[in-house]
Amino acid sequence: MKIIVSLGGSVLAPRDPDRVGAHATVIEGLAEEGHTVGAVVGGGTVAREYIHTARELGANEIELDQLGVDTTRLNARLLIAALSERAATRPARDYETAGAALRRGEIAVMGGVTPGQTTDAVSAALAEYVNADLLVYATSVPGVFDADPDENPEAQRFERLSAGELVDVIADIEMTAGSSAPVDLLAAKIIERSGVRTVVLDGTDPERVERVVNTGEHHGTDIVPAESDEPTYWAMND
Ligand SMILES: Nc1ncnc2c1ncn2[C@@H]1O[C@H](COP(=O)(O)OP(=O)(O)OP(=O)(O)O)[C@@H](O)[C@H]1O
Ligand SMILES: O=c1ccn([C@@H]2O[C@H](COP(=O)(O)O)[C@@H](O)[C@H]2O)c(=O)[nH]1
Repeated sequence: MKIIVSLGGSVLAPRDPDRVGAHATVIEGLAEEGHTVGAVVGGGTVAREYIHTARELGANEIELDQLGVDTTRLNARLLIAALSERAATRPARDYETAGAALRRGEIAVMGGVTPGQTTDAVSAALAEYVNADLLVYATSVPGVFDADPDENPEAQRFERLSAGELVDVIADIEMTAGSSAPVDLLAAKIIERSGVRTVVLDGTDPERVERVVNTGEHHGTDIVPAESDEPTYWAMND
């Protein structure tokens, strides 16, 4: 199977070598089992700290996004440091380079690419570019909710959502540099057009990523193609 894993920066936890190592072990294990694996790493708290400071200093949103991109690439280098020689030696800066690495049987690693988006969109675009079978968003919350679960304890998780419905759920989330969303708007639109099978889950425990790849089981949110006749319904929090 061809898999793209989107690892949120807060999930990678760059200040915790054990956590970075655990994510690398899972990604490498999947590659050893014969899967083709690409990883896209987010900026997390470190990116937000830089963005916050630079905003105070008067930087504009594009400059802030560039800071974010640089931080995601630093985090991507951390993941590469924890991976074996099977991984490409540096974060790919474009989809062709990442795709070529995957064709050579390497684990491709990316961070951000360009201002105005997040690594969620990079992950969706890479998944579309390489015709991935599965796109996993390993994020800091257990899926997509009907409201921000960090703000609203009554928020309910969607067990299944069409890509179009996902666009509606996240449409009102601000898109300033460093903003938080389970999946960003551009990513949702790319998922909608590509129809790639997508799962959003709590990736703080890397074994959840392994489980969804190997068994299909997860407690997150399935993003299904718009034309699916699968029922879409609400699920209570586990
Ligand atoms: N409807 C929603 N459903 C789920 N999470 C939401 C929703 N709206 C806002 N959020 C916020 O999105 C956050 C998850 O995205 P966030 O970008 O912070 O983390 P990430 O995916 O781990 O990436 P990174 O840490 O690299 O930015 C949650 O902490 C939550 O507060
Ligand atoms: O392609 C990209 C990727 C990221 N950014 C900026 O970096 C931050 C942090 O990235 P996350 O994926 O949210 O962790 C993001 O908010 C953007 O400001 C970008 O501009 N382009």
